Amino acid sequence: MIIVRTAKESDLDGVMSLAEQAFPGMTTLPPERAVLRSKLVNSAASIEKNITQPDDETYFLVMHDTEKDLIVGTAAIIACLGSKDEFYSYKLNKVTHSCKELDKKVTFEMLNLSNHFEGFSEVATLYLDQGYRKNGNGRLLAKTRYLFMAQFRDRFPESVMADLRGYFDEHGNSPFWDAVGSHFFEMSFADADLYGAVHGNQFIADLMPKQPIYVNMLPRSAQAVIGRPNDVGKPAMRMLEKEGFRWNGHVDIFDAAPSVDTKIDDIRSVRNSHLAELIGISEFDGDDQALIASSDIHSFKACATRISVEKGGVRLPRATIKALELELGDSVRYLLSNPESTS
Ligand SMILES: CC(C)(COP(=O)(O)OP(=O)(O)OC[C@H]1O[C@@H](n2cnc3c(N)ncnc32)[C@H](O)[C@@H]1OP(=O)(O)O)[C@@H](O)C(=O)NCCC(=O)NCCSC(=O)CCC(=O)O
Repeated sequence: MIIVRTAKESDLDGVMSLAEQAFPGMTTLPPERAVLRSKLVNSAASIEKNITQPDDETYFLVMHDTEKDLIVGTAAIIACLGSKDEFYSYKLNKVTHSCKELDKKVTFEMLNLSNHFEGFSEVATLYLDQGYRKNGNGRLLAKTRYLFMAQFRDRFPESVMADLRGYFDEHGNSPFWDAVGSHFFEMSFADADLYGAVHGNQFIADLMPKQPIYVNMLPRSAQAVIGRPNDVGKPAMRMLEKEGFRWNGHVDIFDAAPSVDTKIDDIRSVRNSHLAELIGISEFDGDDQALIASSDIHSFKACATRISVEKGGVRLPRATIKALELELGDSVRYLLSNPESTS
């Protein structure tokens, strides 16, 4: 069975081999054991924390093939950006200059360094083993985070963002990095990305130019990738858009990838998910399809399942109940694959 659950420190080997497969370009999943271990430890500690207001918590989820006992995917939620260190983006703005004497008006674009996303949650680290990119696993992995946010709503602020992977060419070069960041950091794109993932982002604050950048002064190859996701990031972008995330002109300062955002309560899977009591076992094949998650943060697990939604609660197949370690009377959060089918 394929389940998604909160990660444990003992998942480190599995997460490390996924990070090695994903490198480069997944900033929040660097192939560095110490960094990954601290992510897993922080996640477990975040779950134990009594939260009055979202702070520097992170929640790290893994996809587990329970039959093969393999970790095959990762996904994370950072509760509140900027609570530990600064979070930088560029905001693409339009500026108009006009000259009466020449009767000329020019409109051009500028990139302004911004801390706009501080105080937002971030969904990140979405990575699925190549061999498991099928059967809706990617959807389960991504959406489990929204079920988690809906279930533990007080742990998150009003808004959420996501950074896509930016464009780089077949040699791993980012035209935006080459035109902008490389002049200030004297590192390759991959090295700077890894350095940030390991040491945090203070070096960006220290070294990045503080003045706005005129887009039309950049080489055309760099202009062309502002707000352009990498081809391998298109499925992730598509899933975010379907949830209601939109691009509002913010881009990643390294590779100019689009940063998209929305309000947590407006996320489609948050809005359409329901809490219900598990009232019994369902034996029928004609039920609806759904994603289902347990409601206790200490044993949080989710999977795809058949479900029978009734007035007093829901019925689930035995295998689902076993996989999520549920008992009759437990609360579960479900998201129907076709919400129109709810009565
Ligand atoms: C992102 C995932 C996990 C998605 O898994 P799958 O590839 O199996 O997903 P999928 O079901 O095949 O596709 C998801 C949706 O994208 C559509 N889709 C697929 N390929 C597409 C393409 N080339 N262009 C446009 N849309 C495309 C599918 O039709 C489907 O939409 P329909 O449902 O409409 O049919 C995987 O691709 C992956 O691990 N990619 C490499 C790592 C990566 O780029 N991760 C994102 C980093 S950015 C990040 O982590 C922040 C974002 C985030 O956390 O959410």
